Amino acid sequence: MDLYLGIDYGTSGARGVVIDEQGKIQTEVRYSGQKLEAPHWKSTLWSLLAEIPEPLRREIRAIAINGTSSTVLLCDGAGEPVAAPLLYNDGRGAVVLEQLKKVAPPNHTVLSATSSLAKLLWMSQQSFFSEARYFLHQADWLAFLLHGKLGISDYHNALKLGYDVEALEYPEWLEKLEIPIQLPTVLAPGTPIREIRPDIASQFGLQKDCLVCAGTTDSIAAFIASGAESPGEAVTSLGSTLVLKLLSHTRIEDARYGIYSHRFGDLWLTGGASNTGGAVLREFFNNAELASLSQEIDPATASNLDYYPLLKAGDRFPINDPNLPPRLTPRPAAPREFLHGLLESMARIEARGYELLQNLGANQVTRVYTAGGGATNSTWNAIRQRHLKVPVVASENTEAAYGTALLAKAKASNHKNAKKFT
Ligand SMILES: Nc1ncnc2c1ncn2[C@@H]1O[C@H](COP(=O)(O)OP(=O)(O)O)[C@@H](O)[C@H]1O
Ligand SMILES: O=C(CO)[C@H](O)[C@H](O)COP(=O)(O)O
Repeated sequence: MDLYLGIDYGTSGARGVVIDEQGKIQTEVRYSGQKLEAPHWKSTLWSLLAEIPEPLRREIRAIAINGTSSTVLLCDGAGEPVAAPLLYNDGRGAVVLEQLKKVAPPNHTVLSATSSLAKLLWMSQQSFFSEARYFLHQADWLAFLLHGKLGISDYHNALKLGYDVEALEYPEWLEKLEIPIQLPTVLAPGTPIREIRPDIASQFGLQKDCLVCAGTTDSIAAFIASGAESPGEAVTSLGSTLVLKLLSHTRIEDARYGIYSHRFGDLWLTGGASNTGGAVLREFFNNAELASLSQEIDPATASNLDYYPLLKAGDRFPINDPNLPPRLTPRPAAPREFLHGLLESMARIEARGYELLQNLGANQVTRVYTAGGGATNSTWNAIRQRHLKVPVVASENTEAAYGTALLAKAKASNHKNAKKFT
């Protein structure tokens, strides 16, 4: 039996899903630590592999990994990080935005404090930069641990670095920054890179010719897992953050709102990612409270509380402002009312996001699939449907790791009906 492993590094955890040729899940494994901090990325990868039952491990034909988009790091010639990675929502790049504006085209995706290029430029001005040889995304580095070749990425992860996903090359304007670093060679997501390192294969009982494939981002993996496939279909990821993806014939880029488009087959995955979302809910409620209090809320009645729920100042989409202050007052005494206000406000932000995408020329939204930890919340889904005015449905599979396993299968399998996602 040929099996395919997808690994998802999200904001708060990591999961692995093994599927067969028919896309049927054979096993799921997860890292259930408190928080997935960078020093634990490597050990988490080994734990996930070790947790897959041995007989299944022997049948894995290809592996792909997705990471949080725009989580980046510098490493030396041996692949050792030279400094702590900068996470997707790290806004330190704000100080180099003026410099970037002088070289990047107006309204380009990189013109955001959290873009990968803003982070690279900021890093290039730090003392540790002299030790660095490669710039990689989280997913690139994790895949490197498996295949051993440095300097490889995919065009989903590389979008926010400024890679031209239409021409499939780095644009000339990027060279004007003169950053002395090896930028990754960019492949189509899912492309087999190399066979797994022999020592890793023997340590985990994997096949010697198990392929490690180019990865993708966590939200695109969630889109692939959802079952959405027609223009007008969208996927909202209700994870730690709130991420919108709308499949469209038209490409849309507008850094004013943090809107950008990923290449997706012959179509475009338009969208944006907000810092609001489950991480803010987690700040006030645990999962059990979220589930029980939500049941007490009447989703047909709108809450008048108008929040902009953020953990700290700064959002990326639909308002791209690194200084945007959180708005979490007035706070009612009843936790149920407070939660209602949070869910209602996030639904308003989501609806505003889709409205902007459509106003800027994306296909009209016909249906919204939902992925991520918040997808199980039927109250929230009903509130969202009231705002979105289109059917809000559960994704076929809500695990990003499942989408990444499909990606590995699509390119590595000889299966005649293998889908091409990218
Ligand atoms: N019943 C619920 N209602 C709303 N949100 C929930 C519920 N249960 C969990 N969550 C949220 O889901 C988030 C985790 O989702 P997950 O997809 O695992 O996130 P990540 O983006 O970190 O991978 C948490 O931040 C939590 O607030
Ligand atoms: O907020 C995030 C972290 O979980 C998302 O990964 C992200 O920013 C979405 O980016 P992309 O559209 O490139 O997948």
